[in-house]
Amino acid sequence: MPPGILRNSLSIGKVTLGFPARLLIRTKEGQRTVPSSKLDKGEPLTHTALHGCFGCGQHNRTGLRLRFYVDDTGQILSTVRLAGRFEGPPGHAHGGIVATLLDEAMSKTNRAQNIVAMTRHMEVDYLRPVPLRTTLQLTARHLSVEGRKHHCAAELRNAAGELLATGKALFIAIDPARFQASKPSMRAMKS
Ligand SMILES: CCCCCCCC/C=C\CCCCCCCC(=O)SCCNC(=O)CCNC(=O)[C@H](O)C(C)(C)COP(=O)(O)OP(=O)(O)OC[C@H]1O[C@@H](n2cnc3c(N)ncnc32)[C@H](O)[C@@H]1OP(=O)(O)O
Repeated sequence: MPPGILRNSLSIGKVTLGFPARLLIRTKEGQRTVPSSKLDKGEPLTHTALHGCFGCGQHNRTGLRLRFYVDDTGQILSTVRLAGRFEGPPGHAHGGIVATLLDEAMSKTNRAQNIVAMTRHMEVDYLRPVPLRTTLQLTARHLSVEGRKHHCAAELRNAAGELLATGKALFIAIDPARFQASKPSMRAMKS
C-alpha cells in the first residue's frame, strides 16, 4: 500500500475491508492517488456486455448506475447515493436494494480478474437502516477460489464509516460464450 493511504477498516474473519481516505486509481494517464471524495475522477471498471444491468449498466435509466473502482490491494470501491424511488422503510433503502449493492460490488471482484461468474448463494446482515439521499461507501473483496467457486465479501457504510450492512457470497464461474448462446431471443422475449 503506498504511503498516505489511510484505512477505515473492520475485520470479517481473516479479511479486512475498508474505505481508504485516499485511493490509488486508474486514469487514462496511468495511476495516481486521489481523496475518496474524488473517486469519480478515476477510470471506472467497465463491462461492455452489461450496459443494461440494473446495478452497473450506465444505459439503464431506472437502475442504480453504480460505478466501481479498484484500489491498489484489489479491493472494489464505490460511492452511492440512493434516490427516493429505492425506498423501503420511510426515508431508508429497501432491503432488496441493499442486497443488490452488496451483490454488485462482490461481482466486480471477479470482473476485476476477468472472471465471468454468477451469484449462486448470498447472505446479508442488515445491521442498521440504510438512509436514502446521502453518500454511502460500498466495498468488496475476493476472499478465496476453489475451482469454479469464488467466495467474496462486501460492506456498506455511511459517510462517517459506520457499518450498515455486510454480505458474503458464492459466485460460480461460467463460460460467457455458452451463456450468450443460451439467451432467449428477442422474438421469444416479446411474445
Ligand atoms: C468478458 C466478456 C464478458 C461477456 C459476458 C457475457 C455474459 C455475462 C453473464 C453473466 C455476467 C454476470 C454478471 C454478474 C451480475 C451480478 C450478479 C448477479 O446478479 S448474477 C444473477 C443472479 N444469479 C443467477 O441468476 C444464477 C443462477 N444460477 C445458475 O445459473 C447456476 O446455478 C450457476 C451457473 C450459478 C451454477 O450452475 P452449474 O450447474 O454450472 O454449477 P453447479 O454444479 O450447480 O455448482 C458449481 C459448484 O458450486 C457448488 N455449490 C453450489 N451451491 C453451493 C452452495 N450454496 N454452497 C456451497 N457450494 C455450492 C456445487 O456443489 C459445485 O461444486 P463442485 O464444482 O462440484 O465442487
